Amino acid sequence: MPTASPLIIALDYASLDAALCMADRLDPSRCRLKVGKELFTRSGPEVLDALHGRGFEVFLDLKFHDIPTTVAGAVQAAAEQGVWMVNVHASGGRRMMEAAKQRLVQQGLSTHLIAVTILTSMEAADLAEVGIEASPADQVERLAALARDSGMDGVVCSAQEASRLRELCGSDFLKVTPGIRPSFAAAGDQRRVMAPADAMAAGSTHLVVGRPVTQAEEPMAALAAIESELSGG
Ligand SMILES: O=C(O)c1cc(=O)[nH]c(=O)n1[C@@H]1O[C@H](COP(=O)(O)O)[C@@H](O)[C@H]1O
Repeated sequence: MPTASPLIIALDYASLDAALCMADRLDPSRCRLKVGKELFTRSGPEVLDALHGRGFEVFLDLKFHDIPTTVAGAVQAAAEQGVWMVNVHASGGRRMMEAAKQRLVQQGLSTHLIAVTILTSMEAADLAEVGIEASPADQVERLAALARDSGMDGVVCSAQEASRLRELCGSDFLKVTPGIRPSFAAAGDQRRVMAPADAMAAGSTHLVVGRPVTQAEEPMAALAAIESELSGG
């Protein structure tokens, strides 16, 4: 039975053992899990089987960004392994996103396909350095509209941009927001952050939370504290 929780816990670990150790302390009825570049590069698809076997739905966060055919193949490979969600970079452009979506449709695969807009670790000065003069908010809007028009099911964005994107793209368009910091956690390297309840009120559909849960002494207690913040407790 898939969870109704909006919480996606980021398993940012350097080994399969460490990741599974954390997964075994979490409950698949209360969160989904995200597997990112470091863990997947070390463990390969074995981690997906291990997490699926434990009853978790998995967001495979490899942020594909390449020529259209290559990305379409990578997205198909991810979806065939049964992941719940996979992502690409919206800055890869319309043809890349359309090719990825088309491949899933052709193959009858129902994995959610979303696009990263502007990373939550980036602010205006970082964009300027790579030649983008727009503000992060404007650039996120531009990329979200492009992602929607290219057939994406949603975007990864900061919760600070979620309400504007709800107006622009509607509430069914997924808004997966990292940079979530519950009242008990430090911002760390994140720049565009928001508290869980504020992020949901702003229009996030899913919240990606890493270190506030995975580095807590009691991860399930941290998750329960976030659930309580979400329910207004
Ligand atoms: O795609 C992502 O998940 C992502 C996009 C983004 O813009 N910012 C961002 O932090 N993330 C991921 O979200 C997670 C955030 O982890 P914490 O900062 O520890 O909560 C990490 O796994 C990041 O890779």
